[in-house]
Amino acid sequence: MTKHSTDLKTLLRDPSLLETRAFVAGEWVEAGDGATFDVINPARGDVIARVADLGRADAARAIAAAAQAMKAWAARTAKDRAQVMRRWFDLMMANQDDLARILTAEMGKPFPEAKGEIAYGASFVEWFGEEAKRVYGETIPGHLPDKRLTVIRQPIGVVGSITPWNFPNAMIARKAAPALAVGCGFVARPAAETPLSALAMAVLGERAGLPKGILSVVTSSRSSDIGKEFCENPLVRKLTFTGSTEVGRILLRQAADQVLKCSMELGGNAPFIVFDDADLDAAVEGAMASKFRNNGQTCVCANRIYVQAGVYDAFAQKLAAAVDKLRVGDGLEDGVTTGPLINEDAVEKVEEHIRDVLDGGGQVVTGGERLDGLFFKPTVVTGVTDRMKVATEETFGPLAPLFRFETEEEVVQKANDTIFGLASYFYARDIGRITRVQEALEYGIVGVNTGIISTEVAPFGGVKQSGLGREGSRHGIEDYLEMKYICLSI
Ligand SMILES: NC(=O)C1=CN([C@@H]2O[C@H](COP(=O)(O)OP(=O)(O)OC[C@H]3O[C@@H](n4cnc5c(N)ncnc54)[C@H](OP(=O)(O)O)[C@@H]3O)[C@@H](O)[C@H]2O)C=CC1
Ligand SMILES: O=C(O)[C@H](O)CS(=O)(=O)O
Repeated sequence: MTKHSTDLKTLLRDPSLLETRAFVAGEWVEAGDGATFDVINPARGDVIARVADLGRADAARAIAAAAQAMKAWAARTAKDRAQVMRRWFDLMMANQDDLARILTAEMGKPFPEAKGEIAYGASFVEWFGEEAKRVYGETIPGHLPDKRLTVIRQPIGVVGSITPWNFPNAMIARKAAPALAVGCGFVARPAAETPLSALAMAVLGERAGLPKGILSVVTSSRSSDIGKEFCENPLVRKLTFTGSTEVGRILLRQAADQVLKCSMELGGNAPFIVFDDADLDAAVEGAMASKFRNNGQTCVCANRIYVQAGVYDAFAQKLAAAVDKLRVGDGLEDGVTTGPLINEDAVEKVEEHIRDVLDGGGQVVTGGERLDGLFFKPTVVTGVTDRMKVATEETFGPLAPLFRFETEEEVVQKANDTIFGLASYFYARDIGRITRVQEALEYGIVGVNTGIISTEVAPFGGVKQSGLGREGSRHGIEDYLEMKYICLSI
């Protein structure tokens, strides 16, 4: 891997998008004590920016400003807000390359994949700008002659948002877009690993005409402090989080004291099932897309690959051949398909899962070793059993573990035997089997003969301990609205 420092500003057409100050109450600010934290390029290990390191008082100021700004913003028509959202979408797409370079530099995913994320994030801004114009109410036939009943829906209030490093643009856009479109104030706290994408989004949001104070980006290395402010500040009416189930539990416990409404997009442990009547080449393509997208660092990545006995060896061979074509490297370089992992812990988790498979009698078919820095060779292992860690833990890395199974009943039981329930996938061609399995899988999302399910038009979310609520689609706007029943006596 070429090791040289990342002079990010020289890579940007518009260097003003590389903002390192926080965006609080409509102002670009440093931390009061001048504190900053480093943003590291995981591909090169160099510091690409030093970003303002804010605390709870700054978050409180952002929340107060959002509550104040909401009064006028919510009073504007949905059509008017939609025009601002449309300008924001247009600016994100016009600056797609720069936003993608910033994203690749701070998170590591290859530039083409980062461009895809920018378009994915922007699609939520476009979608919810339009959806806000369709937030309809109801009239209900009165229960008494002198009663006229109506139901209206209003913005829930100030939203606190905590998002992870793996989709530094799209995870914020998927929350900010519905919230802002319906008239809410929004305070974002991005992961400390990847704050630059959020700040660049705020630069463009300001240019698009988002009113002063309605959107803040509170950059901080002290995630738990900001989370506590979101959970304890009475001006916050909604907490939205994407990240691990472990942190989701912490936030839900904290939110309970105020009975704070929460949306939770949490961890997964996606089964990917290949039946013996599957189109094997299509199944390999789907497994590559689902497993190795974002270097395996998504909550919907295939985490357990179950292959029916009759096609197990053929599938393993085809998958290994496809994996060997992946090119690991610096995401800012052309032709790279697979970037670094986000940090040392992530690399050690992949190594731990591989070691555990080998200790249990499994075999490495390809890969299996760490490369330099945070790079890891994409890996396929066989002989994997339910007793191994990878059966119950989210690897969040480029490891494809192949489990062998005999019958449909067996694999559905194994696929559902987890506390998670976010995404699942299977490949088959028999329509009876497809109907039975898609209905039997206990997941919020089922991909049938496809490994990629993510789109702004469909409801994204999990059951069991993978989360609460849905993001995207016409359903995704509901979490940012409150329903009011009006009983008029005439
Ligand atoms: N469902 C999903 O989409 C995702 C799932 N994951 C899962 O989580 C695992 C760990 O990844 P990681 O990024 O560390 O995910 P975390 O859940 O640890 O972090 C997600 C976000 O929450 C913040 N955070 C962490 N602890 C607290 C807290 N006590 N109060 C408030 N905010 C907090 C983090 O900030 P900071 O990083 O600055 O501490 C980050 O912004 C992954 O291996 C994967 O299994 C991770 C990302 C996305
Ligand atoms: O958090 C994630 O991993 C994302 O939600 C996955 S997706 O929406 O980009 O598929």
